Amino acid sequence: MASRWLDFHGQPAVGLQTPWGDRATVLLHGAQLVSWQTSDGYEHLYCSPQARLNGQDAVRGGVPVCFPQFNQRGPLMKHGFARHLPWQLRSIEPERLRFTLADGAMSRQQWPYAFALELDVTLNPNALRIDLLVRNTDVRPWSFTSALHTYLRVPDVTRMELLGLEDTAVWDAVHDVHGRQAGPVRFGAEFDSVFQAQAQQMLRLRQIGAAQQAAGVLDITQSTSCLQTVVWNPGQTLCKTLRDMPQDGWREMLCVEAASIDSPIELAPQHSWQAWQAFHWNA
Ligand SMILES: O=P(O)(O)OC[C@H]1O[C@@H](O)[C@H](O)[C@@H](O)[C@@H]1O
Repeated sequence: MASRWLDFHGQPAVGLQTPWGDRATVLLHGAQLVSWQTSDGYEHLYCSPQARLNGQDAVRGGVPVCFPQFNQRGPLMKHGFARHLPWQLRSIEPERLRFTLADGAMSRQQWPYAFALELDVTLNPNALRIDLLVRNTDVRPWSFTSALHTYLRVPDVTRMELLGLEDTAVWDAVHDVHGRQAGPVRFGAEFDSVFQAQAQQMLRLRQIGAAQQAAGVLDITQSTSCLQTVVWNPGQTLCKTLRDMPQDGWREMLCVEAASIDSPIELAPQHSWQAWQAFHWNA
């Protein structure tokens, strides 16, 4: 396994590569994983060609870390500040990069608590895992919501389906309707839904009509600490309003997010919370 410093469109990043040729690239900004390529050369993460890579703004693509607030569910900036801040590279292990973020002047302006985050990116042949550890280093309890907001790259989202969420309770945020998912999830118009995750649930992203065990299928799992899975695609109309995405960028991406957002997680001093999302590519 090799690692090295990289320049990712002007931003400092670290690259990891397995002896088999799988590669991952993580920006220091937000500890944001922006690229995961398997040894077949396939790039699995969508990163917008118009992403604002300036070391300050949120980067449209890869795996933003939403903390300490998901979306606009609270008084803080959308999806929290962790994706706006520079993290530190803490260690390089044979298959893993570890990044950390602690409270500082910028976070305290918005949220007056002490915290420590760790993000691990682990690369194996045809497999990737992202681990997030949230620790309360304050003397007071606090609460948060969080998500690993993964942007997957797809050849054409209208030809993809997401399996494994059948009969799961879901809130369709676009139409504000609660219900249960009937059949595989398919895409076309704006899609923004929060699914209640079930233990041992494995999601499978594949082309419509592909055989269940066919090559080119991505399996997605998440820790049971993530009680929800958010699935988002802006669709054509909303995408046109996103200045950091090309007009037709919505076709090439699908966000499948390991989240814990419906009720804030309460953390007592010195307590921690762990979450992960993992991917396996059936090459
Ligand atoms: O544009 P942002 O801030 O990165 O957010 C993108 C989307 O993130 C998703 O997680 C939300 O469900 C959407 O409602 C939101 O629009």
